[in-house]
Amino acid sequence: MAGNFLEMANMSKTYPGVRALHNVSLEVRRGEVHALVGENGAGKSTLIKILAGVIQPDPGGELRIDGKPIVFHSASDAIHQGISVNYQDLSLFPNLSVAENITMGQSKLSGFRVKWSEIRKTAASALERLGISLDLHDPVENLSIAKQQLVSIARAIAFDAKLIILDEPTSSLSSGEVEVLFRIIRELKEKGISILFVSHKLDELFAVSDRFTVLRDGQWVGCYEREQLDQAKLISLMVGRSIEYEKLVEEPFKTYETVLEVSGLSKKEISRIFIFRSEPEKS
Ligand SMILES: Nc1ncnc2c1ncn2[C@@H]1O[C@H](COP(=O)(O)OP(=O)(O)OP(=O)(O)O)[C@@H](O)[C@H]1O
Repeated sequence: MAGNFLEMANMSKTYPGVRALHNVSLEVRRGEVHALVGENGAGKSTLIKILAGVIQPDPGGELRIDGKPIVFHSASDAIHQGISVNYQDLSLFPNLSVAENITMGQSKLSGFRVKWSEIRKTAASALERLGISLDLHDPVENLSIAKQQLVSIARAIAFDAKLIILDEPTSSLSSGEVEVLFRIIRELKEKGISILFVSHKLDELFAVSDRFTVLRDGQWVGCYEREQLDQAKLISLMVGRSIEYEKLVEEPFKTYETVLEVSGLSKKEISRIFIFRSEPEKS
């Protein structure tokens, strides 16, 4: 199980007038949860699209799967190499059933006659591997976003994915649903499946990730074990300068009068908001 599933080196992508990626590297081990982080515009989506086979990189970069050099010409090339991307919108067919969504695109299950019993068997087996139970006949539009997320992951499993890329997977989930997703991520990891986890939520990244690759302005900043980082260090790597969190929060608090303070808003990551007068009060 040890070793890299995926290796990317010197990968670049230029759009007219924009260098979205420049000589970027990425290594994902088998059975690893790997966080891909960077500020908006750092190049994360571009890198994901290259891995998904939906855009072609500039010449000169190298991609290896299981040690073998490979070039993706299309999305199906990536899927056949075991790479599955779960985009934020989940790309499901809302009016089709759970079973149909999980098996969509598996040509062996359709043809002159749709093989319904095979479709249900394949879908049930994918859900069983994830340890979740859903009604195979339910149209996915009847499911919560969290359950739709699981259908999308089950589809990756049905395609025998070796690397599942989760793009902001928790953006519409409650904290309880995030915990279910994390349990599944850990179970996938136990089975040797790799996860590339893209999120802006640093606490969640620290909760599940083994390593972090940091991008900044389309450039590779580094790859770090979780133990090498804390949130402040990660932020400074992402933005390229050190952010003195205590100074940002505490100094104005000492100097200026608070005119509004909000506590305990329902979004988990917002714990306190302060609004200060623009000038200190004269005593
Ligand atoms: N199709 C495109 N045409 C031109 N420029 C693009 C295109 N796609 C992305 N870019 C540019 O490439 C750079 C990297 O964008 P990308 O979307 O990969 O960043 P990101 O890290 O995913 O950001 P975000 O977190 O906001 O999604 C940005 O400057 C972006 O404007």
